[in-house]
Amino acid sequence: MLPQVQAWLRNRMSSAADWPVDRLLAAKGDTTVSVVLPARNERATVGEIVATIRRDLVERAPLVDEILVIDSRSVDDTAEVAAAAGARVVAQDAVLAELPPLSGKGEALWKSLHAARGDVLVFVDADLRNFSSSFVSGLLGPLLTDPSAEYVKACYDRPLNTGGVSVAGGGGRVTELVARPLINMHWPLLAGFVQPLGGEYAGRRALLERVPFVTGYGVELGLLIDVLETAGLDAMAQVDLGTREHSHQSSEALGGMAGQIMQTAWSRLDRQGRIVPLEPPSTVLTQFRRDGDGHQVRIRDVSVGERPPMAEVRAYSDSAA
Ligand SMILES: O=c1ccn([C@@H]2O[C@H](COP(=O)(O)OP(=O)(O)O[C@H]3O[C@H](CO)[C@@H](O)[C@H](O)[C@H]3O)[C@@H](O)[C@H]2O)c(=O)[nH]1
Ligand SMILES: O=C(O)[C@H](O)COP(=O)(O)O
Repeated sequence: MLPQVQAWLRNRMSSAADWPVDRLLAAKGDTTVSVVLPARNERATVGEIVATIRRDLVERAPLVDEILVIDSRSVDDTAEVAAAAGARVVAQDAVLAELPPLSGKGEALWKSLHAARGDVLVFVDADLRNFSSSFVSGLLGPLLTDPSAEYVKACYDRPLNTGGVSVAGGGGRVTELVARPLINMHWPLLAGFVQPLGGEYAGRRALLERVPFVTGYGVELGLLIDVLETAGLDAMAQVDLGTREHSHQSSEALGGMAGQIMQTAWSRLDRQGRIVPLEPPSTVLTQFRRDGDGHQVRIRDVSVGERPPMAEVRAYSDSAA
């Protein structure tokens, strides 16, 4: 590990318990906070997460100004459940509807930048099974108390819960098999992030509007690399939130996620002038699924799109008006 990363871990690592809500309320001042939950078919969990934030961080202590659920083309009643629990719900495709729609989680988050009102945005996945409001207050700690902190990423232990069995440390399979090796190979300054793909992080709008957002599951890796490039490692912090449990995807679906992570890494290496390819990598991922006739080929498109910094869109809309 690079000495700069060791120093960063000493200076920029904290725990949720270091950030009691009273201290944050005293530091908040005029800063407005939006909590954003991207949600696609999360009716089972989104209501409780929204209700917990509302109870602990809106009603008991006015730390959060807005709870925004971006409904990412759910086919269940995620939107209704979230609204009943007290969230403002916005459909992903209704935001900047004049643009051709792109898809996936990164698109939902990019659209949330336009829909949310806060100076600080806290992103929380809507499929968490052991959510606590300290996830939000922990992430807000560095941002509300230290003007030099611009982007805060959570870390946690990640059990793998399948078939009623919980394996400690077994979760985060794409992280361990794909993202961490890639990060260590190409961006060793980011090697101190324990959970680079985790869905819980927070940032200042002023920074988030200056970086592109990769669509799909490339968004977390893209943001880490681009925030590092734009703001530097010392503007980034990490907060330990304890343990995170979520609903796991199949290995096959995670193969698609891994493909998007690699596409994102490739696009950043290309932009940084670090590869001179004869041609871009294929965006087709071939996988196999066994049925009664043997292994059947399943083709997955792992291409990722990219949205420009929101500030550029605002400048364009303002000049068109
Ligand atoms: O098209 C989509 C897909 C997902 N989601 C939501 O995004 C969150 C995370 O998605 P999920 O499919 O549960 O991802 P994970 O398998 O948990 O993937 C991990 O790794 C991804 C890649 O870095 C991150 O985007 C995730 O936040 C992180 O939890 C959930 O609230 C989803 O409902 C959307 O809003 N739109
Ligand atoms: O972050 C990851 O690596 C993916 O979300 C997969 O996580 P899981 O192995 O806990 O399902």
